[in-house]
Amino acid sequence: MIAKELAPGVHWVGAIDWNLREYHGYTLPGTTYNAYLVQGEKTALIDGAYGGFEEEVLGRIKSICDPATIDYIIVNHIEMDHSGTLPEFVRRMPDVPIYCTERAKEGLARHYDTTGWNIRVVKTGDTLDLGGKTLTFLEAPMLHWPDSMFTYLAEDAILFPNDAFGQHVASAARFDDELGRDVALAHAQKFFANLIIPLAPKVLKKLDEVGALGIDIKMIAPSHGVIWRTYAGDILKAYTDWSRGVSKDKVTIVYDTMHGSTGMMAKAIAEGVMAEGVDVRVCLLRDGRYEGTHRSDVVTEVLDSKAVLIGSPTLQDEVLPTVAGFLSYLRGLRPGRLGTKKIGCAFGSHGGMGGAVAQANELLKAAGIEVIEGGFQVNYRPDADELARAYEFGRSVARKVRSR
Ligand SMILES: Cc1cc2nc3c(=O)[nH]c(=O)nc-3n(C[C@H](O)[C@H](O)[C@H](O)COP(=O)(O)O)c2cc1C
Repeated sequence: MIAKELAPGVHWVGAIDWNLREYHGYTLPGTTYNAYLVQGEKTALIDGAYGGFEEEVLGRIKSICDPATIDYIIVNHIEMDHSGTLPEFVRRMPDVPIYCTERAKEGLARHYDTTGWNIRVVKTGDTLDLGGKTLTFLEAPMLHWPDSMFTYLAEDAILFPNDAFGQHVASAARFDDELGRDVALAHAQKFFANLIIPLAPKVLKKLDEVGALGIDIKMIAPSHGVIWRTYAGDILKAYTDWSRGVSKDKVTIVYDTMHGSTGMMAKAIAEGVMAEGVDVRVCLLRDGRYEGTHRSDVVTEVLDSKAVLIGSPTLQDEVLPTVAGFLSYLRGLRPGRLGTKKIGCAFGSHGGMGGAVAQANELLKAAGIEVIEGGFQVNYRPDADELARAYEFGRSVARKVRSR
């Protein structure tokens, strides 16, 4: 087990979960649980890993120092993928002071038997002097849980923001430049789309707050994925842009179909969008096992797009369950909170009274999408005229996208 140096006296001592493919409904190519060891005259361990990874984290620590010599543990966030190792660490380092927010203290007690744990509550601005290394705490409630906080190491200008700026990716790369800028940003974008969208206004406020502190940030060391050392400025800008709703001239078409008619419409609409020189992504919602069909990938495309079109045939007076499930997920993410509203509209085929298109439009509105039309629907299979109308519909959406 090896640790990885970020700066003299600062090491990554986390765990790599190569096999994780699904986490709270998010598909991923594995992930890392990043823990960091900061050594001044005293030693602090920042965060931990999921339960089961104790030996891996301790093994990496042992490559630097005896874990028994750790003087402090910092808990930036209590979620079990970071705190799961804590009970074992406390067992091995009894009485070690644990620094966290008040809400974290309460939350830890709801997860573990914290009787006898030496928990010290900190607030924004509190510092911990390690002797040559100074940690400053910054509460970050709801980024992304009530207990969350950031820790800043002044001497090396490293921010440890826990989940913020993280990415779910398992690799040998520990740093952004090793993984590659664009790959790292793409993983961060999926993480943002699936976890951070509803927090966008808070992200902007927190970024302003951090900016107002006038602190230098050379490195951002999140709790998942690679450490931003070369592209720290890029991920800060990306978070600002994504929160503001800055997106591409792009339309994401999300649909499912029983007999192919709604699929024919999706294809014709996509052709219309492309004819206007606007980018388009067509996502067939299925069981999510195939690349690009899982809702966690599809919402990433939505984040990246100015418009989202939802296609569903009517099934028993309702939107298809796959599409309804997607729209429920999208509503929870509240894209309406992004600084710029996305536009959208539903389309689909039906055999009788229909209903799915009107329902999908309502669900889009509930998700905070600005619905631009009453919807586009056909009876059974679209004929040549209807496909031509679908094409024109695509062109009109693309023109709206270009004008925004
Ligand atoms: C089990 C089943 C239930 C259906 N229920 C409705 C319905 O309630 N209302 C309606 O207008 N059409 C209903 N339809 C008809 C479909 O919406 C129609 O066949 C449509 O063209 C299918 O589009 P698709 O090819 O995109 O799947 C139903 C079809 C099936 C197979």
